[in-house]
Amino acid sequence: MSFKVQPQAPAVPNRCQLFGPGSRPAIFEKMASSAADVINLDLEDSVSPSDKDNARKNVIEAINDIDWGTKTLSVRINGLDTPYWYRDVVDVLEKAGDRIDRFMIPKVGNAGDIYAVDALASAVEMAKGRSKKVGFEVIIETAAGLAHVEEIAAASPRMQAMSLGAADYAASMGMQTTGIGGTQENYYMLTPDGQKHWGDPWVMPITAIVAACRTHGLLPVDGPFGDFSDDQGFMAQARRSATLGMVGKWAIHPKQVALANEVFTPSEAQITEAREILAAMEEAEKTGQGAAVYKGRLVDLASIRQAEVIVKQSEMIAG
Ligand SMILES: C[C@@H](C(=O)SCCNC(=O)CCNC(=O)[C@H](O)C(C)(C)COP(=O)(O)OP(=O)(O)OC[C@H]1O[C@@H](n2cnc3c(N)ncnc32)[C@H](O)[C@@H]1OP(=O)(O)O)[C@H](O)C(=O)O
Ligand SMILES: [Mg+2]
Repeated sequence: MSFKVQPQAPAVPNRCQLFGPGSRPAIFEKMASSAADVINLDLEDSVSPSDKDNARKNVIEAINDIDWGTKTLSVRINGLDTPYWYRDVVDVLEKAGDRIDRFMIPKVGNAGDIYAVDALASAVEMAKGRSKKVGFEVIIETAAGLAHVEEIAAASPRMQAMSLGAADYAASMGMQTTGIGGTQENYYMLTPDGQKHWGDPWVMPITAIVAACRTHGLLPVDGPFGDFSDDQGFMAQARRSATLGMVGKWAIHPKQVALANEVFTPSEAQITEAREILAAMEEAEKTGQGAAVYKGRLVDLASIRQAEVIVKQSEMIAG
């Protein structure tokens, strides 16, 4: 174990991030009354180039006028390879009130990208006398983003969360698919008796994101699952992400919110088991033992840390 203590991620619920295009203000109130922990008002890829200015105005109005309750409110700005992003940062920070919590920066490739947005945001905040500094969340969705994932996670104290963007990631990596996340029909091995055994092509970027986030105290989040008529597919993808350490998942349609909340909220059974393990270990420690048997299996000091993850998650979600 390194002597450097692993930092804690921000203690805010982040089980589901609900997206909506900035060009579709009719759904903003519905987003605000949803059960999502995080709202992402989008200025990027769900908004056509001819609608960018209008969408920006809608989003600023929505930040100022809508009651977002206790939700984390985030605006996805345009990528740094476009002519739109600086105007997104400047206009939102000049014209929107303090209710905004985060900018989501898409297609980040290296720490320099974060530095650029940080410098611009800092200048506008200073000029406008804004005391609340906007946080950053980023999307890892390019080959460069994955290659530099750790320096990106460490790039600024504003950094709070990091998501996998499966569609742009697949495009950037040259993957042979048009699906957004989930099972890919050509990614399989054959079992000895000739049956198809599907693998998970997302496990590597998810694990890299989780490791970078856990090292630097950020929230790792799974991105979109495009086929919103496939609840089982969404749940399977979300469960794999949760098992690998992610804390939440995007919803690109309101029906996905409840599914994400279900997967990323520890169940009563999981919480009970975690508390029982902690109790078993407390008893073992009283007799000077570092290991014990719980339901016929080994539990030891590492089991305490595993159980604490579940208990802390449930306590944080319960508020
Ligand atoms: C892939 C990359 C990404 O960028 S993903 C993120 C960007 N995409 C989006 O933001 C899309 C968000 N979703 C939508 O725009 C819509 O949900 C839709 C187009 C997918 C479907 O909309 P539609 O109205 O046709 O859907 P209905 O089933 O009819 O709606 C039912 C009901 O819900 C309301 N509604 C719809 N969408 C939302 C929403 N996002 N939030 C809240 N409410 C919503 C709708 O108005 C209907 O309401 P009702 O009429 O019943 O009152 C990524 O970067 C990568 O690279 O991977
Ligand atoms: Mg994308």
